[in-house]
Amino acid sequence: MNQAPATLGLRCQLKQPVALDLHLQIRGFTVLLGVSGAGKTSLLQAIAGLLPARVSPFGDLPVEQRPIGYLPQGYALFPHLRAWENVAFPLPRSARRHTEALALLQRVGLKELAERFPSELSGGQKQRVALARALARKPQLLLLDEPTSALDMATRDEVLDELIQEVHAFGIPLLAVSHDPHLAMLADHMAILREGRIIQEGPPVEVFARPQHQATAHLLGFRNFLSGRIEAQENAILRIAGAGWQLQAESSSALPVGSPVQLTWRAEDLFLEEKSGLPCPNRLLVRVRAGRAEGLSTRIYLEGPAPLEMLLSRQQAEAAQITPGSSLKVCIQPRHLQILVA
Ligand SMILES: Nc1ncnc2c1ncn2[C@@H]1O[C@H](COP(=O)(O)OP(=O)(O)OP(=O)(O)O)[C@@H](O)[C@H]1O
Repeated sequence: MNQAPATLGLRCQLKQPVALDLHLQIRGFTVLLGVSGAGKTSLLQAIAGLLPARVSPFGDLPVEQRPIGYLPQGYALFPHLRAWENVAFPLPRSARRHTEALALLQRVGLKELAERFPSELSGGQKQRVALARALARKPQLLLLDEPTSALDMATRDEVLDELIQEVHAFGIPLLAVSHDPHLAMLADHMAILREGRIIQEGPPVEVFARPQHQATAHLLGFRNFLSGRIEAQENAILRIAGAGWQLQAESSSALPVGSPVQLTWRAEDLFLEEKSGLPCPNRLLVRVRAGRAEGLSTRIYLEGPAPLEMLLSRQQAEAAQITPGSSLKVCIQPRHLQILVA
């Protein structure tokens, strides 16, 4: 992408069915992550004008005049209408309707399938028909509800890459809501919705590298959490301790000695001391509770200072002969520890 992404500052206050009060910066392809029930669909419906709410911009316009293209979950295409008829639906009745609908389908690369019914289209193709229909309204904002839910794993990345390229080419800011961190990784900008507010937003590389709250870390796949206190800080290394453990973490921010903090790290960043050959400044003694195959990896559930998880390749897990009840020394590098606001 060469040009700067299209941006829009959004404000929404909603009371029912869920209380929301938020400011959100939409930059190009923006993904809002939240757990199930956080109010993601309600937010999109409020912006689109389908739920009564205080919204800016466009909040003073009736629903049909808002320059917003809304793709609900499942896309809500009319099953009895052909692809071009679905796209033509919002267009004014005129002799040019068919031609305009075909031109919109061409913009999303689907002109050849114009005569098909939705049941004859793949998940990704349905999404593009819905996108073409949304573009027919000449939107200044596109809203997408769970764009990955109707896509299979094999074609998901391809469909999303195309969608993101198209959105950039159209120069229209897009807000997608999801609970899928994979989608957020592809975004220009991301935000986290929790208890009706945005608790963190920024470029995905920053948010993934530095989650600030436990809820954000959990949504992004962090599964290990330990609560402790800062014992000392030397340069960029913090020494943090809890009941029976002490760990070193890298941190550029100065935190007072004695402050409570929470540490988090990914299951894939925990490793077995004796197998790695790596220096191990941070050791934890743990007991194996259970193991579970996860694709080509094995997730090991551990009891240590807190319940912990470690993700090993299947070969590593087999070579280590890890069995429930056995004790292990596991390690974590200081740079992989994230410090959360306790
Ligand atoms: N029509 C409704 N009547 C009553 N409660 C509702 C209605 N729609 C949503 N809710 C409630 O409002 C809250 C937010 O729902 P919403 O669908 O916006 O969440 P979500 O974040 O999109 O969830 P999901 O990821 O599961 O789709 C939930 O607690 C839900 O039960």
